[in-house]
Amino acid sequence: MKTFEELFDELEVKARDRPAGSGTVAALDAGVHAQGKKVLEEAGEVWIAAEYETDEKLAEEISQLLYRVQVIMLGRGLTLAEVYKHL
Ligand SMILES: N=c1c2ncn([C@@H]3O[C@H](COP(=O)(O)OP(=O)(O)OP(=O)(O)O)[C@@H](O)[C@H]3O)c2ncn1[C@@H]1O[C@H](COP(=O)(O)O)[C@@H](O)[C@H]1O
Repeated sequence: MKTFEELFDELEVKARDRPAGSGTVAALDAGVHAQGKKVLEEAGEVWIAAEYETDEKLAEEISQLLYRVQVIMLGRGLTLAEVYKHL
């Protein structure tokens, strides 16, 4: 298990070091349009899971949405602090 902050730290390292086979590197290289589509796709899956699926499935979909939001942040170079100041 990892926290939101731990995942972000891990993805920052992936973005910097660009290891072969990283889905995150591929997602970053795909650009903001593709990244945005993934956010919308996962948000829709969260909505459907909340209406019709189990708590476990909903939690899984939310984790994927959090990941996709982090990819958008990394692509723009946003830090967690820049987001947290709005919370
Ligand atoms: N948390 C995630 C995570 N959540 C979702 N995903 C990606 O999103 C996919 C699921 O989304 P979809 O439902 O769109 O599935 P899909 O359409 O079949 O997948 P794709 O064709 O888009 O890859 C997964 O197969 C992963 O590719 C994630 N990929 C990576 N992580 C974490 O990110 C870290 C770095 O991963 P890599 O960059 O791949 O090393 C690791 O710790 C992973 O746990």
